[in-house]
Amino acid sequence: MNLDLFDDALEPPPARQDLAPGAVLLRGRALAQAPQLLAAAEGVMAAAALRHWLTPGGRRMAVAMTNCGPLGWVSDARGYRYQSRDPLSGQPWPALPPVIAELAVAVAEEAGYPSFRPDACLVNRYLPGTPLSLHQDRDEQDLRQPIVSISLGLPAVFLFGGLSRSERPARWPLQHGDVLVWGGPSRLAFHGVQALAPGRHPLLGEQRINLTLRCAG
Ligand SMILES: O=C(O)CCC(=O)C(=O)O
Ligand SMILES: [Fe+2]
Repeated sequence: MNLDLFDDALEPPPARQDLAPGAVLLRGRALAQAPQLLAAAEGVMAAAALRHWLTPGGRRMAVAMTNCGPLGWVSDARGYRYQSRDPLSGQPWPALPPVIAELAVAVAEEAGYPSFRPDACLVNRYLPGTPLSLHQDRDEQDLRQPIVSISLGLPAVFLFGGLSRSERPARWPLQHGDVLVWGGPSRLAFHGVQALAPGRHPLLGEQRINLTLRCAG
């Protein structure tokens, strides 16, 4: 009997995993701050309600979204873009909560991006059955800045592919408190999220909230 093999099978996944050059998954990195992150996200959602953007082609996006920070990501018939005001209210987006910004900057540094300056935080809400189809994040001005993505609530399967849509993506299970960072040679990697499986999270209930921080402007 190979005891080494047996032990390996029982070990949890490593805390840090490289997905691709420039792309790192830090498991549980946001776990300790999760209640504060969630409270901050709830404040944002109370000030700028979740909504379903229309794609430029007129289709309602499955993921409900809102933003905080100086810039927010919006989509409508005119296209995808960042803007400083919430089109629903005409008001500036809620401020980026320091607990979110500070974690994102610290994690970016740990992942090899020491000068991350986030000015946009997208809040995504997934309910069971909600997918996010494969896409690139390329509406930002400075593609040298990475993306930091914090998962809260129900688990999800993140799809991380290559620089062409045709490349078959790898599947990475994401749990509450996991943080992903991608940039550098992976900055324009295609990625998405599989339809959320039904379930109930003790803190968030039947949903997954994802906070994605970027330098957009
Ligand atoms: O929810 C996620 O994990 C990914 C979100 C994402 O790719 C995006 O908002 O552009
Ligand atoms: Fe994305």
